[in-house]
Amino acid sequence: MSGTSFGANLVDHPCPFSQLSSLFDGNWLPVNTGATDDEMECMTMVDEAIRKADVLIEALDYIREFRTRMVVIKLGGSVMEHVDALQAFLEDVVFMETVGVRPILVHGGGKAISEAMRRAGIEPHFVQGRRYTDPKTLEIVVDVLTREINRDIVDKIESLGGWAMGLHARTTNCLFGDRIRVDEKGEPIDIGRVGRVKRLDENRLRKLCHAGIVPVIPSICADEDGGLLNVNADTVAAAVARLLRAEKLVFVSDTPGLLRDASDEDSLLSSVSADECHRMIDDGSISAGMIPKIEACLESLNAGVGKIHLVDGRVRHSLLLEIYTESGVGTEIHPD
Ligand SMILES: Nc1ncnc2c1ncn2[C@@H]1O[C@H](COP(=O)(O)OP(=O)(O)O)[C@@H](O)[C@H]1O
Ligand SMILES: CC(=O)N[C@@H](CCC(=O)OP(=O)(O)O)C(=O)O
Repeated sequence: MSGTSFGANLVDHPCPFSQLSSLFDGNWLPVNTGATDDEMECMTMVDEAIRKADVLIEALDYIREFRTRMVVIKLGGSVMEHVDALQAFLEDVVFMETVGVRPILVHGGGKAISEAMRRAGIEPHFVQGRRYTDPKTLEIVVDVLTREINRDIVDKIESLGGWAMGLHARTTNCLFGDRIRVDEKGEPIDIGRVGRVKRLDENRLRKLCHAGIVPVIPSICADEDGGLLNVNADTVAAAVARLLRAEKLVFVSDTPGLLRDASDEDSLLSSVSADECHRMIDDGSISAGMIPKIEACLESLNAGVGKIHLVDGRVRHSLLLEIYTESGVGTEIHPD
């Protein structure tokens, strides 16, 4: 905040601190008038309060734009170990809901699943970013995602004053799909009970959102026989955004966004086209868990989801910054 707006605001709106306006010259820049330390401290407090008001005003257009709109947010398991950042992220979700957005939270938990598998003596194995899922692995996936992570997120949202409901096989399942195989060098490979989402309980999700309840959905779906399938959480978020015709899809992960070089955090691409994403997958600069994430982004763009963003969940309030400020953070993926 510059001295200019501080001085101007004080004159426009005289307040208990208004005598401090005498500290400003005609250009509203501080001049040396011999103000005491107390007066200077007071001035800093007012300056800070006005800065906060300015931030709220900056958000006004965005609050109007997104009121009653559905925004699907995918929370990656990689963020969950950053306890303070996770808390700040959930505060952002509660804030969004309070100002009229209809957030839907889809979460993964890849790291926690891998740890639980190792504790059970199973070494995790991934094919093109998807976990090979035999029946024992599926049991662990369901247990970790529903009993641990989903419950924890719902509890945290409620402790922050929001309302949330976990939707999954142990409560009310709302995602349905079928099994997939991955394609490696033209060969379809069976990776076990891994699926994709084809259908959802739209009515239930819309009703919950309308009632001010944040749906919290883990990356599991039911197949037509009622069996469960492990689904990559990025592809779940993309399917939910597509099927609900959401306004925005935001991926919250442990990277500043899409990096030109995955090992260099300074190589952030703030805006990238679908074409460029294809090239980066082909030349190997998008790898591992970023492959399903970017594929999910491309699929969502094709399906007409308005805006797609990747933001850094390790940075406190990155979600709010992305949605409610002009500058934004992270990477925006746009059509060609
Ligand atoms: N070009 C890239 N830019 C950013 N991250 C990348 C890139 N290529 C690979 N990655 C990896 O993808 C990871 C994010 O995917 P993932 O681990 O599945 O996260 P999440 O659990 O949040 O979904 C990053 O931590 C990074 O190691
Ligand atoms: C099929 C498949 O790979 N499923 C994922 C589901 C969890 C997930 O995607 O978690 P993140 O978002 O934290 O990566 C898995 O088992 O790890």
